[in-house]
Amino acid sequence: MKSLVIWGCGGHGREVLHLCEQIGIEVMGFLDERPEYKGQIIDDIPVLGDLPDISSLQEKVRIVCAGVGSPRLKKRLVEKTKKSGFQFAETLVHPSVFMSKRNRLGVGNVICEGTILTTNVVIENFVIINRSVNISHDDRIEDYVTIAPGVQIAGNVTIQEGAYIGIGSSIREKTTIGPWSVIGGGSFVKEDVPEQTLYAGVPAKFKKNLL
Ligand SMILES: CC(=O)SCCNC(=O)CCNC(=O)[C@H](O)C(C)(C)COP(=O)(O)OP(=O)(O)OC[C@H]1O[C@@H](n2cnc3c(N)ncnc32)[C@H](O)[C@@H]1OP(=O)(O)O
Repeated sequence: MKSLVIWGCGGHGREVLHLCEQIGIEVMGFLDERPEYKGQIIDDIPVLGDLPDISSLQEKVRIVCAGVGSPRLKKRLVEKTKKSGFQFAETLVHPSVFMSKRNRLGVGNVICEGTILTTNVVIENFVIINRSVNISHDDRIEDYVTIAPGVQIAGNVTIQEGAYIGIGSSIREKTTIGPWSVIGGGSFVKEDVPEQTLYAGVPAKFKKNLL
């Protein structure tokens, strides 16, 4: 596999670096749009700057866009990376992840330590599944979704594009979380969540529109 460059030198980007170290993939550096970070060494690797700063590396590296947790920022970075002609990294899976051969994974996902995906699960593209998440049979996780640590998802759940599932939440079977919605940490979702809304609490209730 080619060397990787990770978008974002914040906490999640550094956790993705740690994941790469554990699976033995070389990381050449971080990308970050904030100019004040360019040239810094963070967790032993350089912040290389923005995409134009690494144009000479286009044939040598692949880019990890799921180094930032925000689904909207992730989508913007994916579009920018695609436009620049760089190639995306394959999905990165920690060796401790338990997964059936009947699951389907797209490109550019990051799946962290201790996560379980049982059977007939579909993970589309540029999804982050953080540590110790349980994903059950027939779940579908669409593009750009971010799932925080410790989330429990029952069977036949669909999480639509760009949704963010907060830390330690649980999602009841046969429910759908609408596109670009947010579930507050520690919630129990027992009914469908419409698009671009914040639901939170036990049981999770409508809190506000995110339009
Ligand atoms: C390795 C890592 O660190 S990964 C990162 C893990 N972190 C997370 O998963 C973060 C989860 N974040 C949350 O739960 C946050 O509270 C958010 C994102 C939902 C807050 O979003 P905001 O837009 O700031 O919401 P805001 O604070 O305005 O709250 C709106 C309402 O929802 C309520 N609310 C917000 N979060 C929660 C929650 N988790 N549970 C219950 N109610 C909540 C607020 O009390 C408020 O209620 P009110 O209108 O009755 O007063």
